Amino acid sequence: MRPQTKRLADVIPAPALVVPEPAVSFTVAPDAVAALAAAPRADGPIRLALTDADGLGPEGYRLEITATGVTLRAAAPAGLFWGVQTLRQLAAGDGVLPGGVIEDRPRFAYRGAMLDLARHFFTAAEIRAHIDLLVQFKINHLHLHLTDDQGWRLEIPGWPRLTEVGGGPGTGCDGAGPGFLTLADYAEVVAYAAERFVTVVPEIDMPGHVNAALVAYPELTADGQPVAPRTDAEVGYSSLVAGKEETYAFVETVLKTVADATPGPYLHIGGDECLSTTAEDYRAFLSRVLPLPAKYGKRAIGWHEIAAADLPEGTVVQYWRPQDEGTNVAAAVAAGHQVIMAPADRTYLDMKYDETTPIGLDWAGLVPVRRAYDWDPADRLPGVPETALLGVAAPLWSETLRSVADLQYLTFPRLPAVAEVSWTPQAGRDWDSFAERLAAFGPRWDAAGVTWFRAPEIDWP
Ligand SMILES: CC1=[NH+][C@H]2[C@@H](O1)O[C@H](CO)[C@@H](O)[C@@H]2O
Repeated sequence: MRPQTKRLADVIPAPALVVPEPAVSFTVAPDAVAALAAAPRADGPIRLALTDADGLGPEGYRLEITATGVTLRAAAPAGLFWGVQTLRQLAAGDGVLPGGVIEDRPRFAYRGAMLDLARHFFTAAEIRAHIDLLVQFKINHLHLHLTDDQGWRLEIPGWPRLTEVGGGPGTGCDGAGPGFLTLADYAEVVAYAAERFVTVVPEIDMPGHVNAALVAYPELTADGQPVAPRTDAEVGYSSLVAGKEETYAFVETVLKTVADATPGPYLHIGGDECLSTTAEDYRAFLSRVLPLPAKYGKRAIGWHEIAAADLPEGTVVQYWRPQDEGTNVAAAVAAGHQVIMAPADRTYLDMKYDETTPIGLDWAGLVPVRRAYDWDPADRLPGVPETALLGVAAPLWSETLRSVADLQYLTFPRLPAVAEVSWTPQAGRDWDSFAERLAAFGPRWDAAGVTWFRAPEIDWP
């Protein structure tokens, strides 16, 4: 049964503390809240103010709505921005803001969405539009999977043939444009994200998932012979050569280029599914490469297989594969490393919703909205408690995507579920409440022209 009147608690992700005022509300002009994002004000009916942190932390905020106006306070601009996202949701439709106080702050610092640009390329404009949708749910990291077997999607000066690979009828890019991000495009995306308090996390996947680089530069292969381009969805057949010095000259140039173009603190070096790399070569490669992000001022992130190697201080391990109980991950935690939780059977947005989903994969099982919601990241892996978690991420791999509509269809309404897992304290989470609040977003996505899946477990208007 959907609520008949708008409630202060009708927000996703659910705020940490909500104190409603009975029968008090304040109505704003339809565009008043959206205008705030462009021009925060310290006066007028909706007042934004930076104040000394009173326990809200770097992203928290205090929102007070009375019959005469709105006051939004935060210790930092990011908190004001997240508070404005809450206001936007509360004002949706009729502009009526239910009276009361919200005090809110995130459970985890890293609330991520990943977009695979390698299997299907999305342009800078399409990425920017996606960021606009992600921030409404307080997602603050966008992980861009820039390279893989099928294509290399970021310009690297001095290595021009990298971005000539990919495309074709399979899982390559089939859109207009060059099919990769120039460094100018990348800078534009990074700047747009930063203005919205989103940190871009670039990934150069190595030593596996590198067929596109080997096609472009045969000198990187073991025998120096060319390899054939691949646009199928197989994994695990390619590898950089740990014993060749050309490998490390290439890798360092790439990582320096990406680090210099990235204001955020992270550089993701992949490390997943290196089925064609011996365990010895894998560790030897990582021992040379994992220190490079720090050399260029960044923290390394890698998929959780990297925990088999010696990890430099500050390296973050991203857990993804449900079949691995993550033994090495617990050891990495014991050695002081942090973890990003992205278990495919909960957070992979490329998993089908159900048997009828026309796109997506199902190797980690079907992931309906409730399965993306009903889990606790701190209770997923033995030896990986809350204190070890940097946060949560929702990867979207694009083997089966052909358009922005496909991207949005798999993202909404599951991303809001992962966003609430990332933001809201476990004690404040409840499926029935989430399902009821989520229903209000169907008409909003329709009005915004967003393609979304009408998940049957939600009582949509
Ligand atoms: C970290 C990781 N590596 C694999 C795995 O996730 O599954 C994805 C599809 O779900 C696939 O695209 C990716 O290459």
